[in-house]
Amino acid sequence: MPIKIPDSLPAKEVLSGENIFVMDESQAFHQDIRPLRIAILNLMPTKETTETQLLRLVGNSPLQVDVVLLHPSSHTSKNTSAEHLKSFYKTFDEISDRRFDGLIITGAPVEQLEFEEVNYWEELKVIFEWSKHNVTSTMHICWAAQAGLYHHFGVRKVNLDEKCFGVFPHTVNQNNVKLLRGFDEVFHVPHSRHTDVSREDILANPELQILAESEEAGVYLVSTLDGKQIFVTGHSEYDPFSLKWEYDRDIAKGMDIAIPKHYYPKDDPLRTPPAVWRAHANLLFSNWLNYYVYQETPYDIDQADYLVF
Ligand SMILES: CC(=O)SCCNC(=O)CCNC(=O)[C@H](O)C(C)(C)COP(=O)(O)OP(=O)(O)OC[C@H]1O[C@@H](n2cnc3c(N)ncnc32)[C@H](O)[C@@H]1OP(=O)(O)O
Ligand SMILES: N[C@@H](CCO)C(=O)O
Repeated sequence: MPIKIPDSLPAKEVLSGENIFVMDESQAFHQDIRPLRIAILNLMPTKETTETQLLRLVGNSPLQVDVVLLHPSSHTSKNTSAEHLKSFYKTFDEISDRRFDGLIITGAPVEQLEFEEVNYWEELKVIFEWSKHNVTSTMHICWAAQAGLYHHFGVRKVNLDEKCFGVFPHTVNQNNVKLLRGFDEVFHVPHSRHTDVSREDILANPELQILAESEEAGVYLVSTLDGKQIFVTGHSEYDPFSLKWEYDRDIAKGMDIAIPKHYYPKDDPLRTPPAVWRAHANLLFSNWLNYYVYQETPYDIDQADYLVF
């Protein structure tokens, strides 16, 4: 949340220069508060785990958040019960006439398929287009980041020779970006994917900026210049043991899979991996909710006509 200080206090200039959010009295006077409306389009097979992970982060905010969970109607879920979906989820058709302050689109284990082979691709394209006019800011995670960058900007998905699997150090590329406020100069994020986004295609697009990346894991955070679309290639929301669970699963299947990098102490899968990305995950989500959603969204979102690009 911003600090409110007198318009002429000298600290205002210093803190603004340090990327601390300072709101002057005149702006604060006009600020209204209401609960935020956030939709989560959950594409993961393990929906209950992902719900919990994302809600933990979205809930770490002084703002009230009304959450609507969505699943694609064009896909029949094998790993989540129909009863769970019926009880807690809606489909896009049921909410398409509403507006949202924020939308989160999760990852999905489909990155080795062509986008067009994903059975909910046509539905997702409609949701991507709808989000441009009905959502203040959309956060795309992992495969959704690859899919969103491809759909909106033609950025290519690239096959990796070896799965990008582990917890990698990242650095920030730019100062004075609201999404990065309070970030350490080096922070850690889990990645678990067989494909990457083309850095070259992102750099060639003047509408996109790379905010953070990793020498080993590549591009991590990308945003449009106006912050309406955020693309996150890693899994900051993962639990401490998510990578262990995926590794053990693949070993049990007899797959040729390398130990997740920089995860287990001394690379020993029998030792307990420490979670070193929680602080980053909480900051990423609270910065997004505060600066890209709450501070930007119109108070009367249903009447506003300026969500349109
Ligand atoms: C790149 C990223 O975004 S990483 C995020 C993805 N990470 C994860 O999903 C981690 C957890 N998932 C898993 O461990 C595994 O997917 C499991 C254990 C749940 C299931 O694995 P398997 O039995 O090998 O595969 P299964 O045949 O059940 O299909 C797995 C999922 O792939 C997806 N999928 C596969 N083919 C398609 C397709 N053509 N179109 C759309 N989705 C597909 C579905 O989501 C499916 O699960 P769902 O029907 O419950 O939604
Ligand atoms: N995170 C995924 C990558 C494959 O989509 C997994 O290992 O299940």
